[in-house]
Amino acid sequence: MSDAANETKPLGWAVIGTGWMTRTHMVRAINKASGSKVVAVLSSSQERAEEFAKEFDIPNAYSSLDDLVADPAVDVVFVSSTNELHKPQTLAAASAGKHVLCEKPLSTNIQDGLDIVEACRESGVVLGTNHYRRLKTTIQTVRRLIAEGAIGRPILARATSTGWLSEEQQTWRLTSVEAGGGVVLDIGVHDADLLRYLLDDEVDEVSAATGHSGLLKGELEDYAVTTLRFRNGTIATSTVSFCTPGSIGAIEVMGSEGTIFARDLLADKLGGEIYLRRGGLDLEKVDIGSEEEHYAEAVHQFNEAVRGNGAPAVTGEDGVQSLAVAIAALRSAERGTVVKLSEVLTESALVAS
Ligand SMILES: NC(=O)C1=CN([C@@H]2O[C@H](COP(=O)(O)OP(=O)(O)OC[C@H]3O[C@@H](n4cnc5c(N)ncnc54)[C@H](OP(=O)(O)O)[C@@H]3O)[C@@H](O)[C@H]2O)C=CC1
Ligand SMILES: O=C1CO[C@H](CO)[C@@H](O)[C@@H]1O
Repeated sequence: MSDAANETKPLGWAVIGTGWMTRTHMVRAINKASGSKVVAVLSSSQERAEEFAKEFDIPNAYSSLDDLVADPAVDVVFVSSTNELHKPQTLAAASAGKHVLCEKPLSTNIQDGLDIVEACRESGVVLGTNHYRRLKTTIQTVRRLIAEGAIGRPILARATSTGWLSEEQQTWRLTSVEAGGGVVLDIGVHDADLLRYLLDDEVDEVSAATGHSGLLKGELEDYAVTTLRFRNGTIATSTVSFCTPGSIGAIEVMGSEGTIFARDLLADKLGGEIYLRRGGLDLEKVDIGSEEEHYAEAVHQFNEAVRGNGAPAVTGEDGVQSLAVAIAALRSAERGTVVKLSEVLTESALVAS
């Protein structure tokens, strides 16, 4: 493990990828969070790495993964490449003793996800998955209300994560199975993680239907509905799309004593509204208070975990579990049957043994 874990100097972070996520959110979040600074960037092109480094004032620019992970200034690697690269890049970082915050989906299949978790455990480095929604103040408010019993026992839940994929993002997400494209692995995996977090429960079985609208530039599924049966009996749905502009992202959890409805809080920006209705009472608007910036908060909690204080907000194991739900959904849609999560997880364990 890098020495910086026990020191008070800022942790040096490297970012892998010069695309939308690093550019729009994460370089700023890493520099904003207490105790960290971006010190290196990796691109598949040295020229692009250098341009990015210049634009964001990053000291070291690389196009060789080996050189990046050998850089002594790097304590943590943020893996934000296309999804099929998450595993080789995480394994290289872990074997060099660097901690890893990896983008979602953790990988494109369960075995790779399990290999990532195992490699980080063996190397003694911290691993996190960047499912940012858990860090949103609004989502934490909904979870707290459920945990406090505001709606009694959750019976039904729904997450609606729909919208229009921007022109610049209409690339591998719509065309590449190898890169983990398709709306289920891209967005359905966020809903899986969100519902697991809100309900504090694990998924038992999944059924799903997927569709291809023909409205966007690609062949992969761009809308889907998944039904998730949780172990304690709650039945939830996840409705996702890339192809429905103007959609209203929402969460609804209906319990034995009331309902929580929340809207416009699932996007990567701040904001949203939460309502609560108990029994026959009026709809009550819940005060959210001041919101934390979720990406910086994810980095802050990861820094704390590296320094030995707690675990990252979303662990590697969470990444595998949420990925398993998305993979079960794709399998269900393909076969037209209900898929048990244990089937998806056990097959991988059998392959590994
Ligand atoms: N948690 C969240 O809120 C979000 C998560 N994501 C996730 O982030 C990841 C990246 O998505 P996004 O930024 O939108 O995608 P982009 O298509 O914008 O970027 C993909 C990146 O992969 C990089 N890349 C490809 N090959 C290599 C390589 N050999 N070595 C290093 N980098 C490489 C590219 O960098 P270059 O061309 O410079 O090599 C490019 O920057 C995905 O896993 C996605 O699911 C995305 C958006 C939001
Ligand atoms: O949360 C997110 C915002 O949208 C992106 C494009 O669909 C996703 O990849 C990402 O995970």
